[in-house]
Amino acid sequence: MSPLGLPERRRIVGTSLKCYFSLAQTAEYTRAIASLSPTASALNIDLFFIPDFISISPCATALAHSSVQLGAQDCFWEDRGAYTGEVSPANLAEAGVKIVEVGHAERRQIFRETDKDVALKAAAIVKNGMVPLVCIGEKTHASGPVSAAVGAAITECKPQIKAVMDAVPDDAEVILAYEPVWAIGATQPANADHVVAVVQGLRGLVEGRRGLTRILYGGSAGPGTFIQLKSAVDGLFLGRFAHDINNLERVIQEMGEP
Ligand SMILES: O=C(CO)COP(=O)(O)O
Repeated sequence: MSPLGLPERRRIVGTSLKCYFSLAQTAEYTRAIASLSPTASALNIDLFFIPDFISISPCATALAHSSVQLGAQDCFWEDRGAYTGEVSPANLAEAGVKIVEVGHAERRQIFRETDKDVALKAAAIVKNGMVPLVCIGEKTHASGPVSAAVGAAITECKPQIKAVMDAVPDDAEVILAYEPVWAIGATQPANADHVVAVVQGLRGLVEGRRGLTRILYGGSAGPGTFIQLKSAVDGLFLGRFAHDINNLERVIQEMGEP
């Protein structure tokens, strides 16, 4: 808790492997990420790791003696029932998952997930004692003056955030990952001025919540990104550029700097 009685916002960094790695590659990567956990802990940084569903149980075992928080890339909103092919949030919690990602741009785009779906999932995640990592972001980068693009991005993110915040208790911990859709899978992250201004605007939307609300940036992030964004964001959500574990180590070191 901060001196004002608000939950402390520790910096946080993590990566999702999406669907990129084989099981064997994931197992090797898990060992590497576990070896970074003492550094992250010493620097007071939360480190999370989100493998594919099939790897969750072996990863839970491999990470049991580390401080790495295990994540899942999605889940269903019901715990039990006739929902063929879905993944129960209760089972994720039972497997040792602490953070569940919802609403990633790829799920919204390819699998047609709506804000309502994302909100139902976030509520189920909280109910099962885990933290929702909610991905939000605008689809296109509006042309014209910087302030217009910032305003358009905040306007597009607002209902994405509201749907979730209306569905979870006010004191629930939530992580928001601001990931402009146009910056995912790109060669470089979104322009720092844009991200800083948007995240400042998003913070205004969650001001006054009792639950810890951290905001990360994601979208082609890597070494050098946090330094440019640190006045606004609580950390980074990495994709491809964390596949080289040395990059993740560099990011952790950069985040440990004051
Ligand atoms: O979508 C992302 C993280 O969720 C970011 O992926 P990339 O860093 O590969 O663009």
